[in-house]
Amino acid sequence: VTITQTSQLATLTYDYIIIGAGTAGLVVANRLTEDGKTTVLVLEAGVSDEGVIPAIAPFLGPTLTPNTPYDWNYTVVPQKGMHGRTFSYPRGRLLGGSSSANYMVHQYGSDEDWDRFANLTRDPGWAWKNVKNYVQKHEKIVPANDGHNTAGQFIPSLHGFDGEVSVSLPGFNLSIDARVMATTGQLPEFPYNEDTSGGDHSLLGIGFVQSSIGKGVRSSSSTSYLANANSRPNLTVLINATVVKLLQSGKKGALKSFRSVQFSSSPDSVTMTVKARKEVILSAGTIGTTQILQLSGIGNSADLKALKIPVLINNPAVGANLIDHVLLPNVFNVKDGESLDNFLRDPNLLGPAIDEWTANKTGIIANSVANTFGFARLPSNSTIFKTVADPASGPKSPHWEIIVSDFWIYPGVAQPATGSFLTLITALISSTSRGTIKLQSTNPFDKPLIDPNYLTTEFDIVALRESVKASKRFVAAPAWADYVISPFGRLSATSDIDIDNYIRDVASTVFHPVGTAAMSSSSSKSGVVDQNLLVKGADGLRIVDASVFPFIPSTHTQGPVYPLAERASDLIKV
Ligand SMILES: Cc1cc2nc3c(=O)[nH]c(=O)nc-3n(C[C@H](O)[C@H](O)[C@H](O)COP(=O)(O)OP(=O)(O)OC[C@H]3O[C@@H](n4cnc5c(N)ncnc54)[C@H](O)[C@@H]3O)c2cc1C
Repeated sequence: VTITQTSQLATLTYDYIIIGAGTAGLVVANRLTEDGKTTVLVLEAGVSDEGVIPAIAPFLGPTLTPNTPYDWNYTVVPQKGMHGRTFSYPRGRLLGGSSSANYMVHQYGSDEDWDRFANLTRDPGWAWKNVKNYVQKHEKIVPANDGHNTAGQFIPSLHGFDGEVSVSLPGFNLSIDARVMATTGQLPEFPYNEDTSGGDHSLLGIGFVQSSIGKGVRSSSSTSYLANANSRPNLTVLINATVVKLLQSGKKGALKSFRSVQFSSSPDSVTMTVKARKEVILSAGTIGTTQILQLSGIGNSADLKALKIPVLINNPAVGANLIDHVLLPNVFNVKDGESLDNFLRDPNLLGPAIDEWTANKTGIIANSVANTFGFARLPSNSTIFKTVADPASGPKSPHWEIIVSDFWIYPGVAQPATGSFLTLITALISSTSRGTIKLQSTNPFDKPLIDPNYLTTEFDIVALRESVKASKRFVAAPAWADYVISPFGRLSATSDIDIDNYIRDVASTVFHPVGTAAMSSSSSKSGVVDQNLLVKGADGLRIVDASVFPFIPSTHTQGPVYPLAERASDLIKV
């Protein structure tokens, strides 16, 4: 059951306590309560997702963040690689976590990414060969919402059809889709990719977006894993409950035990303590998990001492190694009338579309915000590889991404009153810059200092620069000749220095932070968790969320989190 008040808790002791009802947390909550004898309490800081229309209607998803009650409303500290800019850093703060607030692109990383996790942890259980079984368990491919024939748009044998989260191909045809497909036939640089989910199949090339959408509504960890388990009497999900710290509950040999959790419903409320008989599972996401570890005295001793936090486990890897993808909106002026810009500006068009979705869950509002995208690598003879080792997981894994959007997208800049636009978002995928998450104070309700340290390596700026040049080659295909007019604004830059300055002035986040509680093998002195996701130096404490990825998967990150959490559930059960 989902409850809203601490007074509704039947007991203060459970077999497992899961912190965060997000993407990973609700997978684990579902799997552990399959056994009716196992009791689980999930503590979630945010609110319910029930009836929250922008969390349900796919096209409205981007209005859920930033700066709303459903967002943690973080910002990044001034970014030196971005001319000192700071900007919003959204994270879902509602049931389902970021799976209820994200843009629903759904893929699983490359097989090379997972094999690299297996190598780093010396655990073949993390290799793609094994992880793909968990993808099958997780995924439920459903028909595209407009009922179009999807033959040739994905490869059924790569997918699961009986899992929990619904995944579908675009459900509303956009006029630019045909131009994108024509481009793949016209430019060898951008071949067609018949399936963009990753895994065994190469991510390289341009294809159709697969989204966590079914029957015209978002499929999140809440609408799937939680909805299918919420009636179990052995599962309790408490919302409006912010975990403020873990308490040491004893010792096991040299290890410190952490089976007590303190939480509070607001900065002014009293704190309550709940206890786990077996384990505490931290699934508060990359930001939340890092903050809770540090508040509990698990982190870099120098940083903790500076805030007078007693150091229980000194581990400088906590909060270090923050990695993210970088987003760059490359906007082109296009022939008037064909893009979605007029639709988005005109309440007389948008209103009826929302009414159609409300009545039938059909039309454009039932669709995600992009239908086509793809991934690419820098040429192997690029000068950068003379001085920098290729950071991708292997030759099938991309360096950068391109997302084709039928309207104005420019984070932080409102759509102009007139004009039609094509936005080719390019994103840095194999990022090599590394940042940090640190506490600002000992107050758990203060936001931490988030420093992704973007674009501070030569590789990262070179890869994004090449993506800008490639975006212009993309629209130079004959398919766009009667449509694209010119690059908008500073996208017209041609010299490397001008392109770099444009990137540093405009780029932002793709919302994919990982790495601050990295996994490594139990024998390795680096990292925060071992191959079983148990916190090093601790007893009874595991981390299951995006923070454990030691490097960033080469796709959008919700897909990799799901099989991670599925396998973690099996590891917890043994
Ligand atoms: C705006 C946006 C767009 C995105 N678009 C995509 C996309 O299109 N495709 C894709 O694959 N990925 C996308 N992502 C990224 C993806 O959603 C995340 O990588 C993934 O959901 C992270 O899962 P998680 O379990 O690690 O954390 P989350 O799903 O964020 O879960 C963490 C949960 O813990 C809760 N929590 C945090 N701190 C506390 C605390 N102290 N006490 C109690 N509860 C706490 C949070 O409220 C949240 O519910 C996007 C993310 C955002 C924010």
